[in-house]
Amino acid sequence: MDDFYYGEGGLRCEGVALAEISESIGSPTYVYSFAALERAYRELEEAFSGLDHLVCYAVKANGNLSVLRTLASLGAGADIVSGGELYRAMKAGFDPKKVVFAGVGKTEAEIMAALGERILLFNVESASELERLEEIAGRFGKRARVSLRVNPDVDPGTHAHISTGQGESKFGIPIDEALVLAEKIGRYRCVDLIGVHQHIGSQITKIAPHAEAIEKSAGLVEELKRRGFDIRYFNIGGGLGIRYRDEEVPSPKEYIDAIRPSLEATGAKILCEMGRYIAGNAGVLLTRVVYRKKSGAKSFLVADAGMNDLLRPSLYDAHHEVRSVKENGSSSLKADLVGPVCESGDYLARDRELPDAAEGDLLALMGTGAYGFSMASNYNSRPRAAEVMVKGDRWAVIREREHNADLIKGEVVPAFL
Ligand SMILES: Cc1ncc(COP(=O)(O)O)c(C=O)c1O
Ligand SMILES: N[C@@H](CCCC[NH3+])C(=O)O
Repeated sequence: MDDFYYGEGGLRCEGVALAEISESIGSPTYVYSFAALERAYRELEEAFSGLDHLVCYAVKANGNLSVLRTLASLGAGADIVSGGELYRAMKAGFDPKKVVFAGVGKTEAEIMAALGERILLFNVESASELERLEEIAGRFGKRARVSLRVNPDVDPGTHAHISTGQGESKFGIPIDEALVLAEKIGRYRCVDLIGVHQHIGSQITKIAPHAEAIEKSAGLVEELKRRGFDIRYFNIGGGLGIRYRDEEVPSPKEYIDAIRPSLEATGAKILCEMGRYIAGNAGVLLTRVVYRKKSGAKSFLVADAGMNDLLRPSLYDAHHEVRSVKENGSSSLKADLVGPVCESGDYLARDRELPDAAEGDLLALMGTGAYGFSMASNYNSRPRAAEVMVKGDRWAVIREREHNADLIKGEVVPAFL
């Protein structure tokens, strides 16, 4: 995380001391680095050089409008999974011709909105969805461009909750069934089959599962072409892992070089939809220690951020490095960093050597730019954190901290109560 480093005033993001941000707007606060977003995107772009390609950004990783605007301005496409993400992507200025829409449960309203924007591709996940698409497109006099999302049945070697390409997964269509479905599409009037899509999971730290899946799916592209389908796009999904702790992760170049022959053999334009790789190490969560607590032999640092702000540790037992904002290499304390939420699973770091922070000290949870704020909730009626973007020595609030009034927005107490 080159854009977060110790210098004047403690831990900094680019040209700004994180303490300055927190002193001004409080905590918990997510802080994102423009330079880190740009660097990760450009690394992906360069890895694909020589191939006809489009790097799409998976909006689900971090959908803040300013993050999206940054990527849209760099030329990225967008991978969306809901009408809400389509709305965000359009507001942020993505070119609809660079938008791909995945997800097993697209509703009629979502399909209509995406057809209305003339997005590039629907990544279709079932025979029923295809039928629905044909019917809706027909009703509104539109044509739908379609990729079949296949399930290559490969173990990605990642956490079970974020594996999507194995035999029993709800995602995608088995490759043999995709061939049968393709023949059926040939008879549809409003649907054009022009792509194959796959995505086998997230935080994948080895090349081998990607390579195995891509070889299988590329085989389908070639078979469909042999059968006369005009397959112009091969979407290899996202999933490239990042270093949270000490994982050895392939660089985008190593990854693409390893699969380049399979990609080239398809003759198709290559799409990818990376979320974590682009946003993960571009963000930190600032949180203040509210209390120190000892319970028997165990020590706790109680923070003002909890599982509602950052769910990954509770949900996946995910590891995020905890740094003192004040100083590098301060003395350490074996403790749990926990939040104020009334759940015993509410922790940000468990049984770890943590900075020996005093009450009032600021900590940074590293690598929280992806699936951090985007998975936050109001559980325990906790207003969601503020978000900040840093660019050079400038910074701005890109999402205001929620207030108590936001918690009850839209709630109505009917007259009969
Ligand atoms: C269909 C699809 N595409 C892209 C992504 C982005 O994945 P990642 O953030 O691991 O790159 C996901 C999430 O796993 C996904 O479900
Ligand atoms: N939310 C997950 C990633 C899921 C990706 C969505 N398909 C995480 O935080 O790691």
